[in-house]
Amino acid sequence: MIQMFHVYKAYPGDPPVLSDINLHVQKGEFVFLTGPSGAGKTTLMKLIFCGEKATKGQILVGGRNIARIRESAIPYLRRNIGVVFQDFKLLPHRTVEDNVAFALDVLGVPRAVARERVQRMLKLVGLQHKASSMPLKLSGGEQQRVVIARALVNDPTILLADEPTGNLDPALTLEIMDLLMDVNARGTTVMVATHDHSLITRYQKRTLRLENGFIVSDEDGVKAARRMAAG
Ligand SMILES: Nc1ncnc2c1ncn2[C@@H]1O[C@H](COP(=O)(O)OP(=O)(O)OP(=O)(O)O)[C@@H](O)[C@H]1O
Repeated sequence: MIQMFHVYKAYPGDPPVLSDINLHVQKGEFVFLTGPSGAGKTTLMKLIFCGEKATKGQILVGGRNIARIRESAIPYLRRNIGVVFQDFKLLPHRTVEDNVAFALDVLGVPRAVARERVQRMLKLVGLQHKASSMPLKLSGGEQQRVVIARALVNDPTILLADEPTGNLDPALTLEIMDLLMDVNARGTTVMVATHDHSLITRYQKRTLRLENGFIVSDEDGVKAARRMAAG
């Protein structure tokens, strides 16, 4: 589903923030991406949805080589990728329903079809009763569930989530993580960047660790959880 071959990324004028990244994520996998602040986690995920362009190397997403993708083809790639990033905030003056429907409006999906899909997504995240609410009237966990519903409304094959539980208390963190596990169980490939070692210990999923732009370990869930538990 996602393959990287000898990928490098340098922002203009700086040394590489990602170096010789080789990675293969299978369809339907759940992968944690961890590592210290500044290690390159966000950058790696941005490469997957063409939010940034690799400086060198090949990236295949769903079999398609995105290193050479035309600018005009990027929106088509993004239809298959749901994104939960801090940069993509909810629109504060639109209802929950409108926020989730926004991506479908942009694609010109007929209103009745869009309405049905939005309802299905809000039900999936347990917020159908909040459809008419304004985002700022919701709790942090509810807002994050709206963001996830919005990311999933196109039925993407891949979901990328950058610190999706970053600002949440422990109970809401588990609520959001359980939701992401559900999404993965329904067949979506999920990648989650996190600093939170307790999540890796608890959920026991494949874990990639980045340090200074290099993948320094790639472990299955059991091994990764043992390493984290050992500190
Ligand atoms: N748009 C940009 N222009 C220049 N440098 C950038 C840009 N975005 C990120 N960087 C730099 O790239 C490095 C990796 O950043 P990135 O955000 O990918 O790391 P991260 O592992 O996600 O960090 P955090 O856990 O703090 O979010 C950092 O040194 C950062 O300053």
